[in-house]
Amino acid sequence: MKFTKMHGLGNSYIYVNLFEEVLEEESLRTLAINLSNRNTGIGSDGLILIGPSERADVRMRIFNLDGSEAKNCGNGLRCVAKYSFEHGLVSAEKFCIETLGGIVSVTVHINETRIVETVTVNMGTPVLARNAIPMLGEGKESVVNEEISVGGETAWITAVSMGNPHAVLFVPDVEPAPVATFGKALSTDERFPDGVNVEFVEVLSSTEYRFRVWERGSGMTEACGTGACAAVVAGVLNGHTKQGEPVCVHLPGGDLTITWAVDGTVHMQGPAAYICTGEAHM
Ligand SMILES: N[C@H](CCC[C@H](N)C(=O)O)C(=O)O
Repeated sequence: MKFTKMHGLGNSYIYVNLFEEVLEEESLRTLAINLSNRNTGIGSDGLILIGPSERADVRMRIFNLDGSEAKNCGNGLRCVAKYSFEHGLVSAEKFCIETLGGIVSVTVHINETRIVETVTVNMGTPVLARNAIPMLGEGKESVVNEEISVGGETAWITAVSMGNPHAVLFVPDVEPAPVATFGKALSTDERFPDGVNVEFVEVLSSTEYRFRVWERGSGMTEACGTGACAAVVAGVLNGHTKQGEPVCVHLPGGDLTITWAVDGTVHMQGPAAYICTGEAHM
């Protein structure tokens, strides 16, 4: 099976082009686990499939390294956009990608040799209703700066869905943040029936955040595009940023520019890069 490994700010996936390869549906979960394994496989944060769509120009499916399928992946969308344009799956610089979480529109920014350097994605509108994150529990319809205790530790979270669920915590300093302890525990907490991606955010200014993440299904990653979007939405809801202000989010793997526009849609701009192509013998 031919594959291409790509990354968005160090959040890497194995990409398979379903216009060329045929994969059995029942094998996808195991394939994601095996290919992602850093010792016995290729090594990545998961598997992403690029295929035909009846509702958009191409379709993206994303599986975390534990085999769980997610409804959206921001870094993945930028890499799918770059791959689709450079491999002639699309011809225009602006096109649409279908995900399980909905259809997003992307614009590739090319250089003089028509190589895609960065991609802008209109991620659509965030979902804030508690029961649509989904998050269990009584209380207000949306979860903004809500106290939660996990394993005896207390924190205040803001829950945002970008098609996939996120719990955002604002902290004074991301360096010592308990990403691999509290973040990991919260990501599988029963109050989130589908699990949750957990973001720790330090607000440097209204237009500059620092960010670390524990991803549902993949653990600590170098970057999370949907998480950076959720962080800025949470930042506006908590009064750190004005809606419409672009925010530079510093992730461990690099920077994304995120804007929660006044029309309600969230826009993400950032890089996408190839690592290698190859043949996997499964
Ligand atoms: N772990 C996520 C999927 C990948 C999201 C992330 N890598 C991104 O760039 O948005 C989830 O289970 O919802």
